[in-house]
Amino acid sequence: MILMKDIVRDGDPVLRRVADQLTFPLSEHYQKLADEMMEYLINSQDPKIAEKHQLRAGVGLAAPQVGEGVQMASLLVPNDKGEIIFKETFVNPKIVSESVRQVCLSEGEGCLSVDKVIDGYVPRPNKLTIKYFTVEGEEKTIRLTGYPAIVASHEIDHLNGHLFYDRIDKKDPFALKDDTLVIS
Ligand SMILES: OCN(O)CCCc1ccccc1
Ligand code: NI
Repeated sequence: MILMKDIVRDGDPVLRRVADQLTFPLSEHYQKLADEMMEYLINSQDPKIAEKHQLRAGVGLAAPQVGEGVQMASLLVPNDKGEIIFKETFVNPKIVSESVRQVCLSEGEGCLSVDKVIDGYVPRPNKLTIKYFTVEGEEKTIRLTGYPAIVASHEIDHLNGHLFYDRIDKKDPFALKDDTLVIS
């Protein structure tokens, strides 16, 4: 199982590279990686398992965060009642369109690969159309809005060498375009 010791931290060059595309059928290695990344998210959202193994809760995990520079990211997004509203592993995801209107979390963002708290709004597209492959090699196109779109954008950023704080306004971390949605 993936533990915090396996999570690569900011400063490691793998987090700043564009990850390599994967080819299908996925090797055993990458199929196992997909399973383990989703297992981490499930474990990290289970208070007992997270406590036992000292896991930081995560709603997403990208392969570069475990040292694998490939285009794969798992998402496990709950609503505020703890019900899972989005569960998927993206392979070779591409954002094919995004809204001009932006959204951000009122409490900012964090990252399993960034140990320090970095304050500020992280504006992201409120609506995304994403084309990706499933682990089985099926091509899908989905539209996400709001919180699931934020998580997808955060993970796809990881696959392109970006971290959440790259999107925080350096001059005024809480600056926002006036039509930006702020959600919690
Ligand atoms: O890359 C995933 N990870 O670092 C865990 C945190 C994910 C995340 C946190 C806040 C907003 C969107 C996504
Ligand atoms: Ni992250």
